[in-house]
Amino acid sequence: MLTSAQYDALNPHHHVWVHASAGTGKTFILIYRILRLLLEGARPERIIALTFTQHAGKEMTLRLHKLLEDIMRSSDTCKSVLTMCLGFTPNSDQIRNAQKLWSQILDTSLNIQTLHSFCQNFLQTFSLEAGIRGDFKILDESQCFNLWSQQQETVCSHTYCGSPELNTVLTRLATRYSMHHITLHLWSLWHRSKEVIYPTKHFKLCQVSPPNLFCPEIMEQLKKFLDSTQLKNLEYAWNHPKYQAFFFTQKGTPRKKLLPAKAPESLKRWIEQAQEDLKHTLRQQNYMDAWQDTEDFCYLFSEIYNQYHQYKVKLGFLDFSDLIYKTIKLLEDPHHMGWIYSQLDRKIHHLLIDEAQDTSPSQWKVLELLSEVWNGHPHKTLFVVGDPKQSIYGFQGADLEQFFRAKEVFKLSAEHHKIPFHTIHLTHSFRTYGHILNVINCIFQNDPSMDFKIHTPLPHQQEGLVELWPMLDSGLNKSSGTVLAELWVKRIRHWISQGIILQCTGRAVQAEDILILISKRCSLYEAFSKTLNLGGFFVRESSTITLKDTLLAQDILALIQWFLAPHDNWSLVQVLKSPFFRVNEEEIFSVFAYRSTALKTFWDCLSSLKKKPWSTYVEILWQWKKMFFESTPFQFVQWWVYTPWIQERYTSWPNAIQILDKILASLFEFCQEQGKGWMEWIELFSTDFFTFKQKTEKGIGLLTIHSAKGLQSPIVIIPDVSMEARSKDSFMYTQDGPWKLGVLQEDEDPWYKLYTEKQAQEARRILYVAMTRAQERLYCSSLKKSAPYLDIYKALSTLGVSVPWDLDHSVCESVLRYGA
Ligand SMILES: Nc1ncnc2c1ncn2[C@@H]1O[C@H](COP(=O)(O)OP(=O)(O)OP(=O)(O)O)[C@@H](O)[C@H]1O
Repeated sequence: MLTSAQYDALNPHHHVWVHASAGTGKTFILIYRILRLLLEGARPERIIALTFTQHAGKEMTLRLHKLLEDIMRSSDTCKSVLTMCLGFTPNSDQIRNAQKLWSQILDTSLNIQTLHSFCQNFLQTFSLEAGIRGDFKILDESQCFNLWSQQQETVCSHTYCGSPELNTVLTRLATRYSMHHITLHLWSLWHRSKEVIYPTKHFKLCQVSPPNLFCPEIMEQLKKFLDSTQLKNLEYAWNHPKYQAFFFTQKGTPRKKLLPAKAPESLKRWIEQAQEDLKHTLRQQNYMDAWQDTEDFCYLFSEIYNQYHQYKVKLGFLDFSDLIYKTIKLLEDPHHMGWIYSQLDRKIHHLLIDEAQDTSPSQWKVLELLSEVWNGHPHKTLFVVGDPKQSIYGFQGADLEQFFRAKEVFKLSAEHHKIPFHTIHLTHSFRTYGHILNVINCIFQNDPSMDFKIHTPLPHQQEGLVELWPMLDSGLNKSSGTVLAELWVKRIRHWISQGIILQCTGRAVQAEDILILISKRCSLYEAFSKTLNLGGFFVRESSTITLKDTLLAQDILALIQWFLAPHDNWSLVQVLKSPFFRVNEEEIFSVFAYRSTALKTFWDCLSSLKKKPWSTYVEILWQWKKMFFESTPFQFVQWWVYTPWIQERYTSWPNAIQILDKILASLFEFCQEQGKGWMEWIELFSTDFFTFKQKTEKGIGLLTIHSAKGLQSPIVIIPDVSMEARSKDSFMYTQDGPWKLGVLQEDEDPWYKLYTEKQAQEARRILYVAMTRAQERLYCSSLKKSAPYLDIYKALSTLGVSVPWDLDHSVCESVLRYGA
């Protein structure tokens, strides 16, 4: 059954903008909207659905295929699905037509994709108009980073012919930052290069007045007084760089009681005045530093960016932001607009946008330009679904203000063309049980930044449970993260051993029902990963692995290095010790024992052995070596992977299939390019260039909150509710351009205030996303008495009861529990 709001959202003749709270069926409704459009006669290839990630796109395609397949297979299912989304009982023709949809979408592919993939296809179609190579390749983020690092190294090297100003900038930055930090800050600018700053533009920040130096008379008085009182530990007071530490606390607040009570009143007043002056001076100084650092970073950034850009163009690469930026340029190009829009007009009839709250300003720009295709056309529709409360990708440029602004733009345009535009709020959660929703309502309903509507559970849904643990004793000698992880593992074991029944699944708790959510990869995350593993639990993690760090890849690299340099004894030893041959140290030494002056290398020694298994190993290695020199890199690895010797052995490696796939894919790409061989591949391979996502399906879920977006689980544990926004930014972005963070931290600065407020609001939304993943049971604890902890505490003190902590009798405090 659909709720009435869900039903309205399916109307295929209206533009619809859906604000959907978590678990209210965003994805569900998007799939049914596509079905409704297809039932209405829309051609599948003219429906474009844009998802936030490729994974979400694949998931949605699978779900839609499944729905259409179910409809095709059973007339009863078809009838009930159609009755639900049409709002009336379908006739036999309608049922027959609906059952044909399955074969129709098999013939013509559906366009469910990310905005980046859409732009990629668009630029490939109009490559001539865009002035780019039609066979351009895409650089993913890790590839961009590697390319960027190479160019940074070039620009910062002595041999680079830069301007004298570049040398001054580099010297200045090098005295203030380590190379590692310079890289991080430049990389942070790179992320925003197309959103906020345009690399060739050099920002001028407002001029600040030079700092007032500290009043010398006061220092003289102070020195005299300190001499007379012999307070030697305060001697550094007149040492200029220590002003700050002497007069201010680490947090920057003026220190109280700087002088003993017996100090003369006049000196006390001087001190107060000095603090006041110094505060002002430091503020000015901070502005100057921030200004200088920002200028320097922007200067260096543009220099590296130019190199990076030229390299990309030369090799025919585009990065993700190029896809967006070039699409905008082309859609705005007056020479080609007419032709391009006439083509798009035929191709796009219905546009659906998922997770719209995480769209960045430049992505909105693409969508707004595309919406020209609809203007004034009564049969074309726009469907946007998003939840402002779940906007947690600020670090990728997502901007919530743009979500509301874009809505107004689309609405005005629809009204102008007299096309109905409906805003729909979905608040009925199909996922989360009532008690959890009550706590969520309590915590967020009065937050003006949340655009919050009260969440309601399904009418006959169970109540569920929310539990908040007491704060841990801070005097523990183990790390508090480890202690917390051990307590949670104990608790999980208790649930599983007691066979606690879950209402939403109707069976006893299993490891797969549990999801542990941590705000970012930090020591707490590692503590949970380790403790769960030690406790014998499989852990479902989503982690990115760098290829060169895996043992299998290292062993393959050793093999290739030995082929290329047969005198390299150590590579051969590594190959023999690897799971390809499993030779142990003693056996290796026994081979070396055969060494004579005639046998120079380890390979010579090995080849001289006539006994098994050595003779077999030599034969195999000969065969591999022969093939290595007779084929291209890709052909060799493809052949080698399927040799029976390797097939029998590699399955025992963790992630073997993904690693070999990745190596093959990279070699395939490599072999496409003229003049590239093993040496170039090894060079690239030795960097962090190749990464892959580890996939595991069994066990307890341990995820960062960002990677759990869109997921749900019967039991959710949030071990540390004190959230932080996941900011990669080293700069805050103002109307005038970027400002270096870290130097400028004045609460009075309006931009800084705005920045910190935005960070705090995003942290609230991250908490919301985490809490709304739970279906039936939500468990929270915290490592510090943060504002979110107090919010949950307050909500549960009102709604729940305090019960003794049954887990560890050494802890006297009690647990707050709401629900049975
Ligand atoms: N009308 C409905 N009838 C039955 N089940 C529904 C209905 N609408 C949604 N659901 C179910 O509710 C659950 C949550 O739906 P969905 O994942 O689409 O929510 P969502 O709004 O996308 O969540 P999130 O905001 O967390 O991404 C799913 O199991 C979905 O199948």
